Amino acid sequence: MRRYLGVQRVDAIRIIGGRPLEGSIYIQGSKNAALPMMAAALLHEGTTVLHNCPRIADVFCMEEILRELGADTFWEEHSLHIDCSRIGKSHVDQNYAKKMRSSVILLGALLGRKKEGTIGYPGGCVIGQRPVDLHLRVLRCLGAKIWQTEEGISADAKEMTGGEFIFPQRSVGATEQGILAAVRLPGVTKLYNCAQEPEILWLQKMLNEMGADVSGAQSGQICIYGGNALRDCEFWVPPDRIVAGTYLCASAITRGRLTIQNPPVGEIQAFLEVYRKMGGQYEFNSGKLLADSRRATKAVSFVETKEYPGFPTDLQSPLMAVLAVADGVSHIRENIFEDRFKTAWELNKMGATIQVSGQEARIEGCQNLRGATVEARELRGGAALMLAGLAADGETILTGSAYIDRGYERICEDMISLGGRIERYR
Ligand SMILES: CC(=O)N[C@H]1[C@@H](OP(=O)(O)OP(=O)(O)OC[C@H]2O[C@@H](n3ccc(=O)[nH]c3=O)[C@H](O)[C@@H]2O)O[C@H](CO)[C@@H](O)[C@@H]1O
Ligand SMILES: C=C(OP(=O)(O)O)C(=O)O
Repeated sequence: MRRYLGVQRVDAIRIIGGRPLEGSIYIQGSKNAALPMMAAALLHEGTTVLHNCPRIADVFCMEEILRELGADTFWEEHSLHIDCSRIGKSHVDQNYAKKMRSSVILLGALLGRKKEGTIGYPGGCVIGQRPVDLHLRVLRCLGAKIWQTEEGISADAKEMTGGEFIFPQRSVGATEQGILAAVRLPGVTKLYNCAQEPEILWLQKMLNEMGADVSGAQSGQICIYGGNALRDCEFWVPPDRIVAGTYLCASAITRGRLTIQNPPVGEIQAFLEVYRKMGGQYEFNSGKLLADSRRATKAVSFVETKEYPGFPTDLQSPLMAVLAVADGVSHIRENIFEDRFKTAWELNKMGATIQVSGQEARIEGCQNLRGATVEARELRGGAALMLAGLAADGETILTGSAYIDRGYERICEDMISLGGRIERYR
């Protein structure tokens, strides 16, 4: 085993490529839906149960933070029980906060629950600058007093009453921040130009199940009548639309056939449009998605990432891997994050021809990728490299697999069940 690890790190994956992936698969619960739901649990002095919760590193990290704050948690299979009856602390240490981006939305929940909060600066995948200015602006607009230090952000909610805020730019996290902060305030809050990603709607649904009064998530204009009594609730985390897209890319890059048993219907339309342009064929039948990628060989002249319902930035790297073996030249424009093309350099080590210029990548499709030693430097880029390895001739050693574990619960096992040849080294 060690002989494959000429590279120093042990979180590596060995992939032998070249087989079409064929078969049927269930999609795990959504990371980006589960994390704000876990933050929402903090608002309630009681128990929240999240069924179908993904058992991934980011969820475990959020669970650990909640436990640090005083929550009791336990798992029954994929059901995560969170009892926030006894939240003692209102301080999230920098060492926890820096492990992931979503930690920052706990500030709004802490303000709702404890009327104060201190939190280290969030970390997570380095795909751009990712400032928190919009998070702080919406909280200030609702009346929070905020201080920033080198270690983090402190906020006081004593004068918070709710209010109106127009986001100058759409942000998923800052929209969640505003909602979470407003739910327990005595007044009415109106948020305009909100993100319209499905995860916002799922958060709204869950909060309303808990007794809150939140509306408008689908319109981008969200209204929260704050101060309702909250109650225990059980909620199902929806299937992960990004994992579904990643698995469809796996079938496309290997020209396989995939059935998704529980597709996030309606949430992957933008991806499916591009998939069809590549020559992929699909149909929905009895709630399942049947995708045939045997002819998904065409280049796509131009794809750009956009806020929902546009093409999601989180699928940009997996798509790039697929287009690296398409017939012809494709272009991708990344509009959401300034530094999300790192994977291109690693794909080029595998024989791809990708040129990056600013926010655009030009991808000249090649006949075959070849196995190589490559490094994942962030979550979706890591998944894209795994897909490239599954299509490549020969052996790929992918290091940095811990990034992939942030968001994919069983990607290796799933790929193996579809016929992929993958081994993990720990
Ligand atoms: C846990 C989670 O749900 N993560 C998702 C969330 O991240 P996240 O919530 O961090 O993404 P945002 O929607 O906030 O970011 C969009 C853009 O706004 C910028 N920005 C954001 C906040 C802020 O205060 N100031 C600011 O300038 C960001 O740098 C980025 O350029 O949405 C992204 C965009 O769909 C996805 O890629 C992430 O997977
Ligand atoms: C960028 C992502 O996540 P996060 O916002 O948690 O870093 C992602 O899921 O692709």
